[in-house]
Amino acid sequence: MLALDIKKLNKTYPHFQLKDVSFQLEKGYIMGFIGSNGAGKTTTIKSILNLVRVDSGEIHVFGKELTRNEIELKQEIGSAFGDTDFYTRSKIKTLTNVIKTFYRNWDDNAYYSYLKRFNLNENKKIAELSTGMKVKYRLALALSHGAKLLILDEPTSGLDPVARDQMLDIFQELVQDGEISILFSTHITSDLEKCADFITYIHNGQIVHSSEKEQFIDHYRLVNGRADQLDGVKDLLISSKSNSFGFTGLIHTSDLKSSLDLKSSIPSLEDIMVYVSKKENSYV
Ligand SMILES: Nc1ncnc2c1ncn2[C@@H]1O[C@H](COP(=O)(O)OP(=O)(O)OP(=O)(O)O)[C@@H](O)[C@H]1O
Repeated sequence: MLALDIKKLNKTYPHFQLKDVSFQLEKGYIMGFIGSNGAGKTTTIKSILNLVRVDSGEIHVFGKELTRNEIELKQEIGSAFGDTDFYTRSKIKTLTNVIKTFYRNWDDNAYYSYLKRFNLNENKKIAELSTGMKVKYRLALALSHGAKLLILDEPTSGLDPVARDQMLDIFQELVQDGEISILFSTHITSDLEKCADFITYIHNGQIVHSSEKEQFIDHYRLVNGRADQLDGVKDLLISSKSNSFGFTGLIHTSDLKSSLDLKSSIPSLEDIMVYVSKKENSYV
């Protein structure tokens, strides 16, 4: 079953366009949503939460169209934005007492067990929480209202490596029984190497590629060649960089032929992002 099915989302801002954004997240998996600054991650995520009104396109959550079933589906969706703050002078306790009234499946037992597990003291004020604690509080809220789809915008940005690692462990634990699905955006490719099952890569408002992680990486090869070989292969490369040994470039695996006589290797996610970002009009 699909937790999330996004079809041909379009949104135009004065200097930016989301173009035919489509991807799917299967229930019970973690999808990393990557792209450089300004690529359109937050706009896509806000569209999924209906916080941005799209010009066209369709979003289905657990098989139901979002705008027609928004009230019902919002019970099943938990979200967290890395940079948004709640009413910072309120205590966790006070805020939770307001928030829980919006959710018919609110589970106090679950809530207190998550507070305990995340080491959150409900008498602390929001202003007193660290970045990581705020993300954990958001997660505790989402999980206590029975959210089955977590949509998290850069939940690990601003966390130190230890807190980040802990957060990624939590994500993996949450999806273990196959009921919860997570879409999270990040620029930190090592987060994805650690815990994403699927990767969706957006660049300039367009999806470059979306697939299972190993397949995603296997779609590309990093190649090295001599400077005099570059002209002959340039058209096949997504982009390249020259260096003192010749050049290094990224190529679609399907374009790599032995006749090209280039050394090839498996790229890292970071290599893929760097070389695809160098090309202006990237294609799937
Ligand atoms: N309300 C808005 N009005 C006009 N332009 C907007 C609006 N919101 C976002 N944009 C533009 O849309 C583009 C994509 O922004 P978005 O926040 O989706 O990118 P992002 O991939 O999340 O970037 P980052 O990694 O820096 O957070 C940017 O050029 C941004 O300036």
